[in-house]
Amino acid sequence: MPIYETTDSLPSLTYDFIVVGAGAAGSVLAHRLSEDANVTVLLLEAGPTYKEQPDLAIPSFCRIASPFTQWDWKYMSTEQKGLNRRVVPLPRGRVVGGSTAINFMIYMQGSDDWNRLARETGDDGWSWNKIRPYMKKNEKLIIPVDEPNPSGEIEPVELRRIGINYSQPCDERLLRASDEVRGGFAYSPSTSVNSGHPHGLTFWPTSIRDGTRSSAASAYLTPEVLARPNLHVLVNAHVARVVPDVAPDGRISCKTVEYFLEGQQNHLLRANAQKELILSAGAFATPAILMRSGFGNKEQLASIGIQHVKDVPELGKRMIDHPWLGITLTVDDKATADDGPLSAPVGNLFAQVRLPEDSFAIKKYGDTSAGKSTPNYFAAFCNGFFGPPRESGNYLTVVISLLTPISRGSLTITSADPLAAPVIDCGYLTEEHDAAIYRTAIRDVAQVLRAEAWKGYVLGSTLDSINLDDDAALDAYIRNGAMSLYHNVATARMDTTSEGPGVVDRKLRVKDVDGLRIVDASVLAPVYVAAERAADLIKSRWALNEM
Ligand SMILES: Cc1cc2nc3c(=O)[nH]c(=O)nc-3n(C[C@H](O)[C@H](O)[C@H](O)COP(=O)(O)OP(=O)(O)OC[C@H]3O[C@@H](n4cnc5c(N)ncnc54)[C@H](O)[C@@H]3O)c2cc1C
Repeated sequence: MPIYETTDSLPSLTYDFIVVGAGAAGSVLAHRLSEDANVTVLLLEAGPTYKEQPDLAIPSFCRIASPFTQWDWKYMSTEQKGLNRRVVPLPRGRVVGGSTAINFMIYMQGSDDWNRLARETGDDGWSWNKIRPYMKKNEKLIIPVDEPNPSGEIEPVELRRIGINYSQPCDERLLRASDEVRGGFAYSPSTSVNSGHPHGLTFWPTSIRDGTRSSAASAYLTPEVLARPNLHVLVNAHVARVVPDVAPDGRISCKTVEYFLEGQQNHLLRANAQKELILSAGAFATPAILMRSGFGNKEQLASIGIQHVKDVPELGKRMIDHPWLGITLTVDDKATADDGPLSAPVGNLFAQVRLPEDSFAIKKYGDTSAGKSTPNYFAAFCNGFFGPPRESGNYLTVVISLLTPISRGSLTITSADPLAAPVIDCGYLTEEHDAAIYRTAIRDVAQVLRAEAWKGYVLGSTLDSINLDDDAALDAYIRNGAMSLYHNVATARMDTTSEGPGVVDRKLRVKDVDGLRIVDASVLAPVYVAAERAADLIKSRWALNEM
């Protein structure tokens, strides 16, 4: 039986490894660790089995797969000071596959500024060159039917069919506009998003396979993998906490997990790991599970009746997210209504822009990015209305996302109840620096939209009534419109030194706790790649065999 739904049917409650959460990270770990037929792995997932439901499997339905659906944990932010006190939805996947089952399928691996992580941790294993093989392990590039030509010697008008399976009506116009405007929006056919230097206008690779979503579930937990006798997956199993074992000499070990099945909160069950317990419940649930287990601030935990085990000052602190902001354009093109090919992604072309050294934001705040290869923002041109489908109207949405925000958020719990949502303050735009980059980005996009290529096509824009020279007017637009792009990370950050206040060390082990590791977005992203490396770290620690 590949997937178990009741504990009674589960053959064992003791495993070599227990992984909590079957999302991007947990699926990779379950797959890789169970490659060694001599070790046993239990994967616990609070949500149900991933089936090829249309809402999840059909790529163009990704905009309605969340928020507030049966697949979503339905988290909300607190009132955001930097967003004029608005609260924003923070969807997370609650199903095998986790958030990869509901996400927008854009496949980006960052830049060669991974090297900064290697420098700061002193662990060359996190460098771009050492991480590349894990990227290759994770991806299988399927060249589109119209196959990209890397020579760059093609007339721009012919490019509409280059590198994508389905062109969108805005693609050709954007390519022509980019030719006129240049700068950060210049198109280079040979630029790959995952080349290490992701700058300029290029095509988005997407995790879509044979016209359907490729999720962590469909890619890593295939029927062949689920058939391995040493891998057991228990669904509808909500992990309440890990059970710390504190020795008389104060040493802490965590190898037992406490969970309950859906609807049976009063019937707590336990499973034990002989080697390691790995938390992969995501950037919101992992720190919440740790806090409910006694890790965190003593007074705060005592106030909600949780016995304190260990101070972890950075747990839930300094959370990062990429906000997004839409510029919605009404266009003279019926093809932009939400009736395109079902297997098309939300967009094809996007520009990743690094601000010039003499830009206002860089001059005033300095370079706050991870390094010279990191873009400060992206602008994606997506046909249709970006958000829930509208009844009528023809739209083009330019989605602008900040990639180097310096605003930080935090997460805590205010109840010991494992079903109570954590309190999540994303801290969007609490630093003026972020608003300054947004203002530049909006002005850049407005400049691109002035190109001849859009004449007669764009009929109106949400920017029409705004004086683009007026910082205050732009700020109001930004703060009234920005949302989460759902990339929350770093709620259990990695330490660069062994004495630092971080939660995990550079091998992702919870500091000063035996047997417990965190592998998910609470430490770092891109998650698939980090999890592939983590699997190797664990395999090497326990001398596991390759398949
Ligand atoms: C709507 C949306 C759109 C996105 N779009 C993109 C995109 O286009 N490109 C991109 O790169 N990234 C995107 N992301 C982000 C990306 O999907 C996440 O960064 C990634 O999935 C995080 O992986 P993870 O393993 O940390 O957590 P998840 O993938 O969220 O997995 C966590 C798993 O743990 C389970 N879990 C949680 N709590 C418990 C518990 N107590 N007990 C047992 N199980 C538990 C959850 O149900 C879930 O299955 C998007 C995210 C969302 C929500």
